[in-house]
Amino acid sequence: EFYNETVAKAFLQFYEHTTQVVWNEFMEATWNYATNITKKNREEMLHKDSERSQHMLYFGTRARLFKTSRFHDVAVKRMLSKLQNIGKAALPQDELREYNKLLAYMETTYSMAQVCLSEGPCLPLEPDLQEVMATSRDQKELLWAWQGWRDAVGRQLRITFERYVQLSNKAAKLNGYKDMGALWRSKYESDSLEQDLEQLYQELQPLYLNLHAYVRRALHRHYGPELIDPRGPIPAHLLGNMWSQSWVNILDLVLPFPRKPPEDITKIMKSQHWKPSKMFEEADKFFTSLGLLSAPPDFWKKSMMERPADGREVECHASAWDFYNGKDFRIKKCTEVTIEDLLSIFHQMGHIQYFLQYKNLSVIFRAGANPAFEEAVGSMITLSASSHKHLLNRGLLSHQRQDSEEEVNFLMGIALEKIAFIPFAYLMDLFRWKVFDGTIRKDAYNQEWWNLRLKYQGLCPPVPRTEDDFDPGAKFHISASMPYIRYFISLVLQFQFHEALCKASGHVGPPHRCDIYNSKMAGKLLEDILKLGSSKPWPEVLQKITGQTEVSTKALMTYFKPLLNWLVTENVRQGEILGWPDFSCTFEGKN
Ligand SMILES: O=C(CCC(O)(O)[C@H](Cc1ccccc1)NC(=O)c1ccccc1)N[C@@H](Cc1ccccc1)C(=O)O
Ligand SMILES: [Zn+2]
Repeated sequence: EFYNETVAKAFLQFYEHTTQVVWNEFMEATWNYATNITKKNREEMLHKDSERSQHMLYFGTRARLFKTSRFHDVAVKRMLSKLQNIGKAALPQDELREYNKLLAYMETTYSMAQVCLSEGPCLPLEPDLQEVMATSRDQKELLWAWQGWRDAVGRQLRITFERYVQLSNKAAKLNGYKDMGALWRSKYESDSLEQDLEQLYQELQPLYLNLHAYVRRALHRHYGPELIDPRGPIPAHLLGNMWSQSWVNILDLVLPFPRKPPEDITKIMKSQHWKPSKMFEEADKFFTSLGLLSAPPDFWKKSMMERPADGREVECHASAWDFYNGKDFRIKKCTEVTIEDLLSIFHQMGHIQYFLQYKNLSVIFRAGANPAFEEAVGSMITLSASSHKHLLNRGLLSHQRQDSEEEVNFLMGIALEKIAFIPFAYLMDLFRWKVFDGTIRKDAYNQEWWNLRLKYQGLCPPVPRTEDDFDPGAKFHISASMPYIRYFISLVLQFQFHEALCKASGHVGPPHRCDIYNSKMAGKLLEDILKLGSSKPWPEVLQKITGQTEVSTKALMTYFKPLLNWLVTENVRQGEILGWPDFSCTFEGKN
C-alpha cells in the first residue's frame, strides 16, 4: 500500500495528531530548562528530547517507504520528503543520549560562564561584559573582558566540540548526507548554494572594505599607532562588541560629522521610564499597525522578558518559542532598556509573527520558507523601526528632518550594524562547514578560525592564541549548534523585503527614509507570504513578495549608496588603502 496516496494521507494525519502533543511537551521541558537551569530540569529536557527523537524515528523511517513518484498531491510529496530528514534522531540510542548531553553541556557552559574581577564580583556576559565591550574606551579593560570570556567559555568547550563534530557527522550520514554541513545546507533546496553565497559576498565586499578602512583610520586616531596599523588588520577587542560582529557601539568614535551627533535614544527611553514590557508592546503595535496579528494572551503571560531577579540561572541569548498548540508563543530575553534591545525585540517579534501566521498549517510546514526568511522578517521591520521618521513619530526623537550631514551620520549608524556584520555572518559557517567536511582538522581549529577572521573581517586577536583556545566556541551559535548562514542570507533578503514593502506602502524617496508603519498594503503583502510557512519552495515565496526569484544585493546597495559615495570620497581624501594586503596576525616583540 506504499503506492497508495490515500494511505499516505492517513499516515500524515496520524503524524499530525501525535506530533502536536510530543512537540508541545518537548518545548515545555526545554523552556523550563532554559529559564531555570537545574539538574532536574536538564534530566526532564533530555527525557522529552529522547521521546521526541523516538517519535521522529518511527515516522521518519516509515515516510521513506512510500513510493511518491506517481502521487498527484505535491503537498503530500513535500511533507513526506521533509519527514524523512530526522537529524540526530537517526543516531543509535546510546550515542543520541551522549550527543544530547554534550549539546546541553556546551549550551549551559556558555549560559553560565562569568569573568571574575581580581577582587570582587564575577560578571556574566549579559548585561555586564556586553556593557564593557560596548562602552569602555580603555583597551586594557576591553582586553580583560575579551580574553576572560574566551578563557571562561571557548577553552572549556574545545574537547566536547571535537566529539560533537564526530557525532554530528555520524547523524548526518545516517540521514544520507556526506556530513553535517551538507545536511545544514540542504535546508535551502539549492545545488549551487555555496557558489551563490560567494557571489553575494563578492558583491558586498567593496562596501565592507571601505567601511573597514574608514573605521581603522578613526580607531588609529583614538588609540594611536602603537595599537592600530593604518594599513593592517584591526585588533578584535576594539570594535564595541564581544565578537566584532556589530560596530554600532563605536559610532561616537567614527561619526562622519561629529558636530551633529545623533540623539541618544537609550537616554530618551530611560527618561521616559520605558520598561521591558513597554518595549514588547511597542513592537507588537508595529505589527498590528500593518493589519497583522497581535501576540496572544499566553505570550504576555508566559514570556520571560527580563533576567529573573530570584537568582535563577537562565540562558540569556534571546529567542522566540512556538509551543505547537496554536496559542502558546513566547520570547525569552534578558531585556535591558536600550535602543539596541528595542530593535532586537522587533527581530524576535518577527519570529512570533511568523508563528502566528502559519499556525494553522500542518506542523510539518510550520517553519519559514527557509531559515533565512525566518530571520529576515523581524530584521526587515527593524529597518523601518530604526528610521528617523519612525523614531520621530513615536516620540523617541525630538528634532525634525535630518540635513544631508545628519543623514550620513544616520547611515553610518546602520552600516556599523549591517555592513560590519557581512563577513562575520559569512565566515561563521564557512568555518563549521570545513570542520564538518574535515578540511579543518581539530589540531588547527583555532588557527583556521583566525585565518578566516583575518581573510574576511580584517581582524587580528589582540593577544597570541594557541590550540588550547577555542575562540569560535565563545559565540553562542557555535556552543548551541545553531547554524549561522541564515543571518548572512537574511542580511541581503531583509533589504529586498524592505524595498518591496516600501513600494507597496506607496513610499517615494530613498529607502533609508521609508517607514512602513500603519501600511495595510505592506502588511497584506507580508501576510500572504508568512502564511505559506515552508509549504512552498522559497524562490516561489520570494517572487510573491519581490517579483524576483533570486536573492539580490541590489536593494542593499541602493540603501547604502549615499554612504558608500561619502566613504569612497573620504578614503581617497585620506589616501587609505583598502584591505590589509600581505598582513598576518603576528606579535613579534609584543609579548
Ligand atoms: O542570535 C540572534 C538572535 C536570536 C534568534 O532570534 O535568531 C534566535 C536564535 C536561537 C536561539 C536559541 C535557539 C534557537 C535559535 N532564533 C530564534 O529564536 C528562532 C529562529 C527560528 C525560528 C524560531 C525562533 N541574532 C544573531 C544575528 C543577528 C541578527 C539580527 C541582528 C543582529 C545580529 C546574533 O545575535 O548573533
Ligand atoms: Zn532570529
